[in-house]
Amino acid sequence: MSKPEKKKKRILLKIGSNTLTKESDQISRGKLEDIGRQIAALQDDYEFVIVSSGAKVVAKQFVNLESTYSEDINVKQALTSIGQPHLIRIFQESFRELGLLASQCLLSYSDFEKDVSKENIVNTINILVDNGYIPIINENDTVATDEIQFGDNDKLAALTAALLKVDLLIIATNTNGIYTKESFAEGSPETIEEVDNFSDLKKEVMDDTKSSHGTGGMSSKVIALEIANKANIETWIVNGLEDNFILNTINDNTPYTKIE
Ligand SMILES: Nc1ncnc2c1ncn2[C@@H]1O[C@H](COP(=O)(O)OP(=O)(O)O)[C@@H](O)[C@H]1O
Ligand SMILES: N[C@@H](CCC(=O)OP(=O)(O)O)C(=O)O
Repeated sequence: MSKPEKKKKRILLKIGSNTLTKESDQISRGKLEDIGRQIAALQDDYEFVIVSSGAKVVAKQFVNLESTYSEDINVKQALTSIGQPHLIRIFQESFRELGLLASQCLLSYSDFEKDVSKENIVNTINILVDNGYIPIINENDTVATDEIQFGDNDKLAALTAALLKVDLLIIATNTNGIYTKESFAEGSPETIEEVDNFSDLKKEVMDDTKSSHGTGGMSSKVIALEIANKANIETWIVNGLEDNFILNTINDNTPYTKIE
């Protein structure tokens, strides 16, 4: 009799533009390879769904639409339309080298309010994952402006994690998780490793501080944490700039913020 197949743990990994570019103006193929290598190394025990930003940053490698109207939301939408196919192409090229398959899913917040859409999202993603594809999700910026206007893909990642009932949500950013406000301000950041009270956590976030490509800052991550926590999903905020950040976090070799 053949052994029953072990059920894999499902991880939703959110990658922001800063992680993807390693804080430069160009998408980093090295970072995509780093992520792909880790997914390949973990694939016997874990399956992955990715929420990736970066469409706007990638577009800027190819065009300069925004010179006159850089703050215009419609220009940002046009840029993401130009960049998104390049983003997915670069994912597919980098992952293919490692024997991984990637597909694209574009979602918007309103999709999470309709039962039929929710069911379709879950069914499509399950079929993709069951057939060895890694769905790469981004916001459908042509129809929705929430993300590019107000924050980053953190909330989209949390809503998707809750809908898919994933085992773990990993938000990759450019810090070792959330730091205490005082230590961050003093330039000797100390990570808050375990969180049990969201009101206390909000007090640690510096609203006016964000990274070069970042839009939502740490506040949008705290909102995402709350959404995931209500859905009983464990969430980690980790430093995606580090090589091997997923493996290092799983093996507890690096500081990060964990909310169980
Ligand atoms: N308490 C805090 N701990 C860590 N980072 C913080 C904190 N408060 C504000 N930040 C800022 O939040 C940034 C991360 O958010 P963001 O720039 O939107 O990144 P991403 O593109 O990864 O979503 C950090 O680089 C930092 O400047
Ligand atoms: N969806 C858009 C914008 C999302 C965004 O700014 O997110 P992030 O890079 O996580 O701060 C994009 O892919 O460029």
